[in-house]
Amino acid sequence: MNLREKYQIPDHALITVAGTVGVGKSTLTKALASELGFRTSFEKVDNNPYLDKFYADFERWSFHLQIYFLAERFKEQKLMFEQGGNFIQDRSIYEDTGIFAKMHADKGTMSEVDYTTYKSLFDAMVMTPYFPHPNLLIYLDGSLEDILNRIQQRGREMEKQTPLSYWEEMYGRYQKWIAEFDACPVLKININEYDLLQDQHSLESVIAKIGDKISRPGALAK
Ligand SMILES: Nc1ncnc2c1ncn2[C@@H]1O[C@H](COP(=O)(O)OP(=O)(O)O)[C@@H](O)[C@H]1O
Ligand SMILES: Nc1ncnc2c1ncn2[C@H]1C[C@H](O)[C@@H](COP(=O)(O)O)O1
Repeated sequence: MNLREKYQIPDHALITVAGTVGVGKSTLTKALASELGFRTSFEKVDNNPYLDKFYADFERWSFHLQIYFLAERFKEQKLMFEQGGNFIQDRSIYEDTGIFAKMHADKGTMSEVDYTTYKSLFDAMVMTPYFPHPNLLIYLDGSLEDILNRIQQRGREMEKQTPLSYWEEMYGRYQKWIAEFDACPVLKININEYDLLQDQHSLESVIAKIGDKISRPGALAK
């Protein structure tokens, strides 16, 4: 019996992995998809036409980048549902507005009018009764120190050169955001609870928790 069957994870489920930059979303997404036989949906980082420019000049490019991410994530969301689920998604669409756009608007690196335009587009597309929410959002948490080390270790130049205050601000916002998030069921996992590099078996404990959460009444009804 494979782990998907053992922990009764429905093959039509849509699971999204959320958490701050560098916490380990992509790594967990790949590992879970491979173990469960799910497909993956990754965010566009390598061929993103705005990301480098954005890190070099937030004020100039934040609106462009948000519109780009919104369009890409919405297309992915549509595809995942058209294909009947069976996906693990690297980062939820909710973080775009709940964390990134809001943070840049509050900090003045996105103008008020741009934020209002972006938010009304987001709400019209996403916050409607017709938009299907994921069956589960896995929230990855860890200490800021561990996460900063991971950002350094991964080595994306644009992120390495970004001031510490940016990551501190984002980290604090994530804590508040997840405490209030209620669009779909949430499973919180601390990155110290598993170790994909040294101990492949530790993934089973994560899958057991997913099974427990997703098989609760109501979890698949959204
Ligand atoms: N479970 C883990 N144990 C140790 N290092 C990890 C783990 N998960 C991710 N990493 C490392 O942390 C860095 C960031 O991981 P990544 O999955 O790219 O994060 P995210 O997608 O959240 O930005 C990478 O260098 C990755 O190899
Ligand atoms: N909506 C976003 N606004 C600004 N920056 C974003 C947004 N979504 C992702 N990003 C950035 C953050 C990272 O530099 C890369 C990839 O994110 P990661 O958490 O490493 O998967 O894109």
